[in-house]
Amino acid sequence: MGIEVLALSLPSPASQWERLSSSHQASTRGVIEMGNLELGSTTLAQSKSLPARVVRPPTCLTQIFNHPSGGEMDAWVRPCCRKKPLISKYLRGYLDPPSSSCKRSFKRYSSSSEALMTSKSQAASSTLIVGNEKVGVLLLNLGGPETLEDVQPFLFNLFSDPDIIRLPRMFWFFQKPLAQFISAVRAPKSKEGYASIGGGSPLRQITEAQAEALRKALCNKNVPVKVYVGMRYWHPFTEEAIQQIKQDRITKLVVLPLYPQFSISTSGSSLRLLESIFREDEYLVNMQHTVIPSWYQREGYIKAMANLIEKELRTFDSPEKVMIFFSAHGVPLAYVEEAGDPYKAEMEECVDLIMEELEKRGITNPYTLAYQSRVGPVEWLKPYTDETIVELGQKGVKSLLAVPISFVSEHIETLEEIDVEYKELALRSGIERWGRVPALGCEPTFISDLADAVIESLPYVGAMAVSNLEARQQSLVPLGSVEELLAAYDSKRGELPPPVTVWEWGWTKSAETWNGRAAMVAVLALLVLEVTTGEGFLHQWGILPLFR
Ligand SMILES: C=CC1=C(C)c2cc3[nH]c(cc4nc(cc5[nH]c(cc1n2)c(C)c5CCC(=O)O)C(CCC(=O)O)=C4C)c(C)c3C=C
Ligand SMILES: [Fe+2]
Repeated sequence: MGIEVLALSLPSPASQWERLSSSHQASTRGVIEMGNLELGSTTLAQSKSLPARVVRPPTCLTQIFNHPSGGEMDAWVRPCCRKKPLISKYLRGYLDPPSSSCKRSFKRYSSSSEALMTSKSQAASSTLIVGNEKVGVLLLNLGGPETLEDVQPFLFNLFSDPDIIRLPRMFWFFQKPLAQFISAVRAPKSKEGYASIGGGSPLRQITEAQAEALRKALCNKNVPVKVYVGMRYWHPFTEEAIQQIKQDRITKLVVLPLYPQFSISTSGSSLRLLESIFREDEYLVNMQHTVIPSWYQREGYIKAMANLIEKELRTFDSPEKVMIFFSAHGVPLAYVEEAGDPYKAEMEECVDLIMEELEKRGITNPYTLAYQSRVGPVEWLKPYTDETIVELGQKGVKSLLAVPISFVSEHIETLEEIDVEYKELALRSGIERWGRVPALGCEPTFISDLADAVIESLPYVGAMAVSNLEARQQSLVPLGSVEELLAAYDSKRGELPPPVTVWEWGWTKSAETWNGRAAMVAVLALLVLEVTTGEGFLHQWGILPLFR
């Protein structure tokens, strides 16, 4: 019942999320910057000369770092680089070539007062970033409860997020009590799920392994960085990662949400949090950074997904007859229709790109995309995974290969929902052969591609000062700060039409919305009554003490 509040008002900001999503230049092929805007005319010129759809990687990126305190260096960069670092000819005469390991290259120049970063493409446009730089990569992810005791507080954090439950302004004060209520009601069911996958989420372990693999891949590409993990709803929290970033005196940061497709509810929420942390901290305000908002269209990622699908198809007796079933995490429909969330468009394009890649390999199986994991009674993106599985069974599909598409790590929604619930449903619905593609995890092609994405974004770090809005829109990358984007997002909220403008009788969307609102008011009233009188269902069920 508590979850009905999800039916309440959702964000209605279109413009900046549309700007992030509607064109390829926006969210998918570029980077955005948060916080300070500075410098940048050279970068703009450079980006304008590039094709509209692809961020061309710097072909030869050389970094020579100076670490202010030599002692920290060992913890910072472990010796992993196999290849000899490439040194740009433009730097010869200024510095000696670095040594063959990341570690040694740091040490060698630790006496120098400057660090240099350049690339052929930058050099071609006479861009040379000079400074005493320490580069960090911040991986953002959702986080998950590590034990069953963590489940309810994890859910509380999740439902406290205004990008997950958007309350009307007048009810903002109620966000946390409501989150407490919903998390308490949902916790038993969630705990069952986590218990069935070993008593907790593997998300932290996998994300940390991905971070280490990425660090190594970057090191092998002669880009020594430190990689941090910042989770939105559980440890290691984004705030903890930021603390570490400050302690390490990182000067340039690449922010990489581990969601291939952008959604307000995932990457958007994490960026909003990051923006608020940045805004309040003098060190962070001055730290140059870049965000890679989504990367579902990257060749390496698409190829890695196609590899996994191709491999799994081969396990079927008649691979060509298998229905490829892409299952993405859903979001409430209103996110897309009213708030301008690019998630659905990016998801559809991503599926098309993977199928195109498979087609190139002679694989032309039938395929479909559906959305899973809906929460609460509001309408989510359709078609729903469960309903689609039943329909496919009814239509006579006998072999089905499930492909989790919005996740890059195994977690409760792949291990429990897909592997157990949907598999059972499929078998009950007449599907005889079931297969599932694993999540990418630390798959080398994928990690290498993420490393390339980071390298490609480096020339944009702190070098995107373009105040002219028109110039920004024409640019290859969605230039601008998240601060600005979020401000636009909030300012638009009041102007957009409310979700329901006309009262309609009958079992309509309008009625559902108003029912949801009425239920919310009723829940509010009951809660206020319970809190003030100390009597009621929640006390009887032992839920209310959790509020304190
Ligand atoms: C692209 C990925 C995700 C989107 C979009 C997303 C939106 C979204 N999620 C909820 C509610 C819940 N999500 C939960 C777990 C969860 N969600 C994602 C990813 C996306 N969520 C992941 C990776 C996980 C699993 C983390 C783990 O522990 O392994 C949960 C908790 C689990 C459960 O109780 O089912 C909830 C609740 C909403 C409401 C939403 C969009 C508004
Ligand atoms: Fe979720």
